[in-house]
Amino acid sequence: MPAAALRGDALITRMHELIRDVPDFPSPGVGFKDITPLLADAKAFAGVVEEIASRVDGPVDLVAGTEARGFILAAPVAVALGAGFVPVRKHGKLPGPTAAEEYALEYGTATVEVHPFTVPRGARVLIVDDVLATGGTAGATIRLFEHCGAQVVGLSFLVELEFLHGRDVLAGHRVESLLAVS
Ligand SMILES: O=P(O)(O)OC[C@H]1O[C@H](OP(=O)(O)OP(=O)(O)O)[C@H](O)[C@@H]1O
Ligand SMILES: Nc1ncnc2[nH]cnc12
Repeated sequence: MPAAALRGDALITRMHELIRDVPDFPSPGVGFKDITPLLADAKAFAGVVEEIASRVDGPVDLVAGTEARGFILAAPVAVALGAGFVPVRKHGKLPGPTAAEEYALEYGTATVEVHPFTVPRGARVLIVDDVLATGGTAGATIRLFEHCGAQVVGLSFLVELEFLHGRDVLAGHRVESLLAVS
């Protein structure tokens, strides 16, 4: 029997309680948002999946989750929406052929990859991840799907770190975040 999902203010209050702030992880000066306690709470986990799915505007064919934490949220959202799931993986994890997109990190670059044969031209794609920080990962994920001929119809995050202005990188796209941290 599934747990009753938390909704509305009760969900947001519980998210504040359950998302852990970890100072100086993984490097000095970073305030890391740890969602593992939220995932372990059946009612809160069900609530965030339901809330992300409820904010979608129009039909979605595929929900994309970015390795690794994006997988955890995107897969149940895909099931809730009756859509397929596409894993967006870091370089070298998917057997070819792959489509790839590079993005900037604080130092150096990283690459995200997808199996293009799982993304039909014109597919309507929702991108889901736990945290929107600089927007580098999400921006590269948008480009990846656009190069496959798909249409990114929205992006949803649990937490948006507003002070890093990631939303600016995603200008022109519909961006939803359940919690904003300023
Ligand atoms: O907006 P950005 O500055 O790009 O940061 C956000 C990304 O960083 C985290 O993933 P990370 O690369 O740490 O990988 P993980 O999920 O495997 O921990 C997070 O899950 C997002 O994907
Ligand atoms: N502060 C942060 N907490 C969790 N994940 C992140 N990804 C990028 N910045 C992050």
